[in-house]
Amino acid sequence: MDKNNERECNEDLIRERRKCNFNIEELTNIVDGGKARTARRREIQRLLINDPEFLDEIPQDYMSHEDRYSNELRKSAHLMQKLADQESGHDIHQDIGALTGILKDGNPLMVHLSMFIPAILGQANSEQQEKWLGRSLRNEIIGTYAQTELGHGTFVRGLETRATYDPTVEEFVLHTPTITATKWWPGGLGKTCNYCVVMAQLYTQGRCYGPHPFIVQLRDEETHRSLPGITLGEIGPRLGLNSNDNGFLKFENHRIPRTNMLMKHSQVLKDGTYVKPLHNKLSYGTMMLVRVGIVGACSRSLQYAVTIATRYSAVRHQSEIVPGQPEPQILDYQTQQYKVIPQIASVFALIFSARSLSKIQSSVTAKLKDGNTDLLPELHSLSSGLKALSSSDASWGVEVCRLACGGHGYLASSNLPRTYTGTTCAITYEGENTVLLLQVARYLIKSYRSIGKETGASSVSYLADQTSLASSSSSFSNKALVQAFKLSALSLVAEAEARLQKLCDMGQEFYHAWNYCSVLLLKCAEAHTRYYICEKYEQTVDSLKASEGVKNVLQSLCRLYLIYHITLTHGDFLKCGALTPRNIAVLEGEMCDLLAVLRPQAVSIVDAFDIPDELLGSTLGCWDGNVYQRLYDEALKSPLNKTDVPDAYYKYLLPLMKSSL
Ligand SMILES: CC(C)(COP(=O)(O)OP(=O)(O)OC[C@H]1O[C@@H](n2cnc3c(N)ncnc32)[C@H](O)[C@@H]1OP(=O)(O)O)[C@@H](O)C(=O)NCCC(=O)NCCSC(=O)/C=C/CCCCCCCCCCCCC(=O)O
Ligand SMILES: Cc1cc2nc3c(=O)[nH]c(=O)nc-3n(C[C@H](O)[C@H](O)[C@H](O)COP(=O)(O)OP(=O)(O)OC[C@H]3O[C@@H](n4cnc5c(N)ncnc54)[C@H](O)[C@@H]3O)c2cc1C
Repeated sequence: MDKNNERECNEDLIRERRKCNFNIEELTNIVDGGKARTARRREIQRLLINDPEFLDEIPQDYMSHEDRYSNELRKSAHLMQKLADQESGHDIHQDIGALTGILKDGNPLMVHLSMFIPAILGQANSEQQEKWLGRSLRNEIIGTYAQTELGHGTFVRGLETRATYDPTVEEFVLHTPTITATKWWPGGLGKTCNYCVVMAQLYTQGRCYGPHPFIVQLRDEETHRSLPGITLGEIGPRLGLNSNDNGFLKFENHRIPRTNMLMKHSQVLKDGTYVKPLHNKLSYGTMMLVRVGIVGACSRSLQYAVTIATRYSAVRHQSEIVPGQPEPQILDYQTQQYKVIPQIASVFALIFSARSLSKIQSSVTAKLKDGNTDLLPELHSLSSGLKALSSSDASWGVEVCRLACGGHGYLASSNLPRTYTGTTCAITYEGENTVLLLQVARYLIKSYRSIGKETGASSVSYLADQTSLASSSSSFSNKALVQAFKLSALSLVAEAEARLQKLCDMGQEFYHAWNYCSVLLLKCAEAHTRYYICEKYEQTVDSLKASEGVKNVLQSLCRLYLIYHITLTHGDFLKCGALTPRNIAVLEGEMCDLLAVLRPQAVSIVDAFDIPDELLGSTLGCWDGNVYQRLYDEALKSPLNKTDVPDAYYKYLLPLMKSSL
């Protein structure tokens, strides 16, 4: 699509784009993280969208379960080959976001890239990396991360798969003792992978040392047949991600060499002696790493959904605002703006938080190399909180965008249903959100109780700021609003801690008191993480060196985000005295003003996300706004339209209709 050729474009969209009062390319660079990154992303995307190998013969929704898997595997393999062949040598792990949309409904190599390789990098020692890293990067072996079992996903300590060390032959014996110990869910495990990292309970010298990672060959490298002692299969259709061949795995006393235990952090020596790690949760590192990645991935899903909903809202006309006048664009309804524009604001909130989190991750990783684990709990808490809020915000945001498109949003060809199912799974995988938020709460209560002790953890340093409990600001700058979030979080933590203490003082065991307060604790964790997101948003926009136009747009989006979230949880702000009922009413009014200010820029802002039509894959969201023709053309692809009268008519309907004769 030639974006300079207005003649092919829907007139509403042309008018919307003419209202733009900022430099779109500059905003695109901010979204990508710099000019160079924009150029790189575009280069990769150009490479992909011009390649006919990525086209589907028929829309995926008409394919069988098997064909869908096979089609996405074909494209995934081609993608890997293509990226490997490029002379510029793209680092797929750096540029994974650029690939969003090229593969549909998941891809069978996703966990190989996002967990198996990272597990080798983070958990294997240098000899082990020598043996497996190069081979996995070159895709000579394909792996997955097999942790979850039928009986346990959340509670990692409860895993039942055993790895028992036999010093006589220097081997581990992997065994699945019960049905509930069957590995269940790992992506690509069903039919694609020939290796995996298995999390199993380590037994040596008669003691259990908890879950540890082991690398295990599952299938013969020549025939791809599963090895003796190993039972493998696929778990069947799911809500979404149906191309991932999520699988099951059972071991029957399957032996692997001692050196297949990933030994970067803890070791089992030849005689069976266990050498413990610097920190006992280092074996959970792969999950933490992926949680960081999920925040960026969620911002991307939301970009896709909100691009579709915003463009469609500009093209779609319905009903009337002024009686007797032409039907307005649905984007002119304030209620429609309230659905769509806060989701645009949310995209930037997630992008800036993801960047801040990934910086913290890099510094923690650097410290870990020097044996310093001090900031691991801080990273665990932040990555858990941000993974939880980004996945729930993005899932809700995508769903709101779908609802904003009325009936057409329900059609597969809008690409909103698949965007939703591909996003909502992140609420569950890589740590179910409630459980992760309770981990954040645990960290908050612990930090609150150790006020005065220097921990170096900056995300919770505000808990010591008792003065702010008394002094609510009366000004309404963005900074002041962020202070209100801080006050609300601090006050919830103080309330939860006091409630816990009271129950304990009344004689309850701490763990019962914890469970009894867990709804409030969840709120603490959400409020704390929301405060973190708001603070990063405000700081990033405030310190941004950008043109006036771009800065104004981002300031308004940031302010909208802050006010929107205050209004959603206003009870917490009132309860702690951070804001008065009058303040809330004024802010609600201002939110409507902001919607009106941002309304004329909405299409241009989503244009700045710069998602090519080929990747957006939506009849409703295409650049030219030619929505109705596309909807009609897509409908014609339904196999039911191959004939005027379907066979099923003769088989079932005709006999029914004639039965009463
Ligand atoms: C943490 C648990 C819930 C509990 O663990 P447990 O061992 O029982 O803990 P406790 O004994 O209770 O102790 C708690 C203490 O331990 C500390 N702790 C816990 N975890 C850590 C950690 N990781 N680091 C440091 N410290 C930790 C905690 O703070 C407590 O400390 P203290 O005692 O208070 O001092 C645990 O059971 C758990 O983690 N459960 C969740 C299980 C889970 O997450 N499973 C995941 C399985 S794998 C999976 O789901 C895979 C899915 C497919 C993913 C595909 C990903 C695709 C997206 C990729 C993104 C790509 C990037 C694109 C980027 C772009 O687009 O831009
Ligand atoms: C699409 C998809 C892909 C996946 N890919 C992989 C993969 O590649 N590899 C892999 O190993 N796994 C994978 N998983 C599994 C995933 O990690 C687990 O499903 C997830 O960790 C949740 O665990 P669970 O299923 O045991 O849920 P459960 O823990 O049984 O959750 C059920 C309910 O119990 C609640 N609950 C549980 N514990 C607590 C608690 N302590 N406090 C309060 N509430 C609690 C939860 O909040 C939830 O409401 C995948 C899952 C999905 C959906």
